[in-house]
Amino acid sequence: MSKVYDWLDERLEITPFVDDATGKFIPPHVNIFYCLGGVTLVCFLIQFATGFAMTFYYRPTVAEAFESVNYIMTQVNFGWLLRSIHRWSASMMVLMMILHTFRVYLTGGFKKPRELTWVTGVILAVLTVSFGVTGYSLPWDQVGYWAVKIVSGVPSAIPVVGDLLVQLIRGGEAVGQGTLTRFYSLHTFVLPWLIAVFMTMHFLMIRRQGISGPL
Ligand code: HEM
Ligand code: HEM
Repeated sequence: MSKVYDWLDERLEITPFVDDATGKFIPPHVNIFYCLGGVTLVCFLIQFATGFAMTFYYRPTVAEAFESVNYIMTQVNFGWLLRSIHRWSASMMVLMMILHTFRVYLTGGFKKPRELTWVTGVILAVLTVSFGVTGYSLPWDQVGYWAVKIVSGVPSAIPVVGDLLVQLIRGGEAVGQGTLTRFYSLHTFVLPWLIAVFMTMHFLMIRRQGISGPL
């Protein structure tokens, strides 16, 4: 092994971790469809990087949001590329996640003892869609504005607490600055933390149990 490796191993005993990471046996029934979960993760990482880059220029106010997105598209170096990748990869993440769910379902990957992996998966699906819904409204353009108006009104159909829920989501009676602030905070702070927690749980369980067997 290289000198750097030996140097680190003497001090931090990294060999057990390296063996665990590199010595995993991949059974023959694992085919390309078993990559779809990983591809979903890659899409998320792309979202994380491009989204973070855009936070430098995007302004979450009803007066400036649209203009700031316009600025990203026309003035910022490669801003058009960042935003376009963010949009494409958002759709890809949802698509890959759906295909991943099909793979898991069709190969019976959800059966005992993997029920909890499936449950964390369902939570990941809800979080991913929430990313999409909150992100869609951020440019505060016509489609974004009307989308948030419709989506945030849906819980009013719930008896008793419906109207309260709508107010909570909108940050007031009507859709306005309060709503945009909430959606921005959800999109760039709350949801990234939540998804990181549930992805970690998803991956730790998969690592512990190994991939499900052949059909
Ligand atoms: C952000 C979304 C998600 C990510 C990043 C993700 C990631 C992964 C990865 C990397 C694996 C390893 C095997 C593979 O790639 O096929 C996996 C397995 C698994 N996922 Fe997901 N997943 C996500 C969403 C979901 C959803 C929506 C479900 C189901 C509702 C789900 C249920 C499972 C189950 C049960 C396994 C274990 C399958 C087996 O051992 O065969 N995941 N996931
Ligand atoms: C995790 C870190 C993320 C950060 C920091 C972030 C940040 C941002 C920012 C600043 C915007 C406004 C700029 C714009 O409208 O183009 C935006 C828009 C958007 N985001 Fe994200 N984002 C993240 C993750 C995601 C994920 C995981 C998804 C989808 C699954 C997503 C979907 C969207 C969508 C659909 C838009 C609207 C794109 C548009 O039409 O302009 N984002 N995001």
